[in-house]
Amino acid sequence: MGINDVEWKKESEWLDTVLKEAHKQLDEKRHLNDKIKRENIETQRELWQEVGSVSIANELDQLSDFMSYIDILRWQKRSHGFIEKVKEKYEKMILSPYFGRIDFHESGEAGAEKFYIGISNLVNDDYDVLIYDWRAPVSGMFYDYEIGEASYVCPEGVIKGRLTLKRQYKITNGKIEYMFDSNLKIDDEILQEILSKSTDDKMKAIVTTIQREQNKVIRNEEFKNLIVQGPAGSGKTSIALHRVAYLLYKYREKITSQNIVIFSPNQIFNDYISNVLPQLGEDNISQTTFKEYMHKALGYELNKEDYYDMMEYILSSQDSPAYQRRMNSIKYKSSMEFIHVLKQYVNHVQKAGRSFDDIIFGGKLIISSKELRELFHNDYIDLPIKRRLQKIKNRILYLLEPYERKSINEAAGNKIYSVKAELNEVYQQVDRLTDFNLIDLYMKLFENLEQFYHNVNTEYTKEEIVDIKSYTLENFKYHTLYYEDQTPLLYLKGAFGDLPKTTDIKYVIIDEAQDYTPLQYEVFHQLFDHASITMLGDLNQSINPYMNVGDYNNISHIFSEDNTCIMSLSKSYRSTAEITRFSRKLLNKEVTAESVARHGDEPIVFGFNKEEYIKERIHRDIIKYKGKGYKSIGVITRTKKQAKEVYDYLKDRVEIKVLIDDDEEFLNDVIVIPAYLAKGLEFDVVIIFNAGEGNYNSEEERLLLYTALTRALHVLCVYYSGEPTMLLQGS
Ligand SMILES: Nc1ncnc2c1ncn2[C@@H]1O[C@H](COP(=O)(O)OP(=O)(O)OP(=O)(O)O)[C@@H](O)[C@H]1O
Repeated sequence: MGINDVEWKKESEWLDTVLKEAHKQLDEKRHLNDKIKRENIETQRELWQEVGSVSIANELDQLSDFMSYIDILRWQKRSHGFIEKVKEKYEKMILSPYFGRIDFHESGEAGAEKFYIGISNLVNDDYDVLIYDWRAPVSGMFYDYEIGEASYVCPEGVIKGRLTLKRQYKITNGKIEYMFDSNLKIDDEILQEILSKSTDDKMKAIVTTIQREQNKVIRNEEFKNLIVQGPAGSGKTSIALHRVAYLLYKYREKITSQNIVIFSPNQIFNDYISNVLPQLGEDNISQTTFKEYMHKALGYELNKEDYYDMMEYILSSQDSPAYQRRMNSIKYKSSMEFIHVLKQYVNHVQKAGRSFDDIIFGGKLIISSKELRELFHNDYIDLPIKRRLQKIKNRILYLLEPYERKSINEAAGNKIYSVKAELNEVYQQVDRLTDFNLIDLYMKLFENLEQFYHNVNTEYTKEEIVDIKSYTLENFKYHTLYYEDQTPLLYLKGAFGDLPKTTDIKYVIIDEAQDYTPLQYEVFHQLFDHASITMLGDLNQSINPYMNVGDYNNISHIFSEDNTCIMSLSKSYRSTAEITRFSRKLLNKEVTAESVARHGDEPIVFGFNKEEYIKERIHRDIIKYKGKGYKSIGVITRTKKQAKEVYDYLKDRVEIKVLIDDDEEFLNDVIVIPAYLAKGLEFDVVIIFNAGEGNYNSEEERLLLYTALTRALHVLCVYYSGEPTMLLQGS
């Protein structure tokens, strides 16, 4: 709807008012910071004068003076940092103070009130709110309603009324570029304009165009846990980050970025999303990967296989003689059945008897075996075994201490050596008695695997179980710790009470939730039982055929119905309608999701006689698409090995990088990357390297290929040599 001159004038005047206020507050902050800086220099000068005159005689007095200076300096540094951040907020505000406005006529009131919505609040000295933060309760209506009846929930209750106007602005460098009224949902025009651009950076904030279904997830707080299923490109990662920003705003008195953790697939992805929270004026939160967490928790001394090395093995070692045995072992260790077995085993170990000896030192009984048994089997029985043993150890050392002191004090000359030797023996005995060896415990489970099958329905034959058992035991002797054994070990460690507490974490976000096994969710539960967990994923994008959640029913015993809400998203934003349609066919099933009506060319599917010819074509394509102005081009291969090959061919011909390690920085450029590392990322142009039958030849890789195709925003080229993979037959 057009906006007349009178309205334009009013809007320009309002913008002036807002900018004046923002400038004024920015100046105040600048002055304040200058003042703190001056004070800081003064404090440092005084400090060095004091320190310069330190003398031995009055050292202690001066030390305390010195410490108080240090406290002041620390305080000044903190204030300076804090004000710097507020300053940045105003600097951004001056460029683009708001992006939306709603006029809301509250029931029972005389007229409508205007609410301008931006990245952060602006309040003047009279407490008039000139701009409302997008996360404020009233701002929710901007995303949730069209013109007409509307309501919002605030601490006072539900406020009802009517929206009489909804206006959107594009303000850059403090000037209104355009504005328009939208009677319907946040207008597709703006959305289309945003989506049709070439990606020029890492992931961006979407605060101006959050859609209603996305807003529901961002603000959902009815349930402790939230599971969000949404198709490729439906904004799950974006939502996850905006939800974090929302929680940080809503609970700003209670939580900080330190209380939230996000689990993401790898460091490349962490880097890719690292701009969003700062764009929203928030500190980045701690981002970790399951692998990283597990690595720390299991200890660096164990030689552990990397997740992506396992992926590479699964995809490229079909010809290895042990391949099938390993696949069976991976499947088994990721199964629900194995969780039941592990639980029975934990129960067994917790209850199992343990023998204790009398502890004697210097001929005195420190504690009897009977008392130790009593502590272990009765007094501490409710504690997990590791904690019980720790407590017993502490108890023995506590009882031993007075005798130890006395004997050392009384011993003279050579006798001291014999006392120390005896003490040493006692310490060793205590260590033996309270020993807890995780690897041994895991080995014992496999040695006696059949024993833990009471009431467990098995999908495996006796022979298969025997084989998995011997395979596992053999590998433990000769190899590094395979990835599939790491989560079970971590689970046991947690169940036996040997993982550190994480009670300061109040919110956990798990992105790409489809790629965690039910056992990994058991570990999340052990670790973050007290926290609120948001899981976002797409079951159609499981990159690993054997290690995934399978179905959210598999974790319903952990995240029960009464405290977990499952929400679905229906719309995709990333790809053009043509690319979305093409990639959905690969799924071989009905997907009801819509996509934003943004159009582009049909995907190109083209066959070559030889793989070499694909590489030549990719070379020409890179030049062509760069020439057309596309910034990011992702050549996606099936394996790391292929990524290296393609890179080796192209590296001297065009500007190109290869991403094959999961701890690299994200590059928004021309890159070659294996599909399993590309999940979660996006590129203007995606070129699939060899979707030939000889490459993608198993049904199990359908979802991996789907994940690769759905990374494309504007252009998708699928090249193959020989015959195309049967996976593409529907496309
Ligand atoms: N409401 C929105 N307004 C503008 N852009 C959006 C919106 N929602 C999503 N997008 C854009 O769509 C793209 C896909 O978003 P995102 O990566 O968050 O989706 P996803 O569901 O996590 O994808 P995938 O599961 O395929 O990895 C991004 O470029 C994002 O900026």
